[in-house]
Amino acid sequence: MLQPITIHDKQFSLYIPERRIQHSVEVVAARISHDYRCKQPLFLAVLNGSFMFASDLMKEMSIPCEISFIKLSSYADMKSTGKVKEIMGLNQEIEGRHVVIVEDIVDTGNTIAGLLPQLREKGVASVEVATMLIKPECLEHNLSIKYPAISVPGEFVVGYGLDYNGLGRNLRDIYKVM
Ligand SMILES: O=P(O)(O)OC[C@H]1O[C@H](OP(=O)(O)OP(=O)(O)O)[C@H](O)[C@@H]1O
Ligand SMILES: Nc1nc2[nH]cnc2c(=O)[nH]1
Repeated sequence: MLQPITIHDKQFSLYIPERRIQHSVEVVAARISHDYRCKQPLFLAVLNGSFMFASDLMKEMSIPCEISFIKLSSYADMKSTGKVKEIMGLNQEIEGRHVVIVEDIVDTGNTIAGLLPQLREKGVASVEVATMLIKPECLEHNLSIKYPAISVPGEFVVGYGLDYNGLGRNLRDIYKVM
């Protein structure tokens, strides 16, 4: 077995290797490229965690598309505070646009459940969600996540943009807590 890695006070084992991540990104990008072929989608990537997925997803898109980055934060340490935050940094006109929210992970769904009504209020033509990871057993909202790349169980994960108290975002693979 591969050696675990240590981040702060916790050990993590390899969970999803880079090549599986890249393959899943290609599959999601192909689906979105097909579904939005006449729509010039606007990706709204939720910082910080989505930066790596957003970058790889954009590189695999085969149709004209735009991207903008927004900031929200609801997590401290390893537990959800459950609070919904307002959108910061949205300097793009989104009325009438076909928006695809880009996330690194949908866990409880609090972030997406808080974001969707705010975007609809701004008059988007449509809004869907693309996420690298989804934890179906942790979802606390009735959400339809159209473009999930990989489903994972409830354990805490790091890597590929996801952090544990600031560290681990640079890892090319995804690791789970031991
Ligand atoms: O479905 P939920 O339970 O709402 O969890 C998902 C959210 O948690 C993480 O963000 P976080 O607030 O940790 O900020 P970060 O992206 O800057 O790490 C992740 O990037 C999602 O936005
Ligand atoms: N790093 C990290 N952030 C999260 N945000 C919501 N769930 C998770 C998780 O499993 N890992």
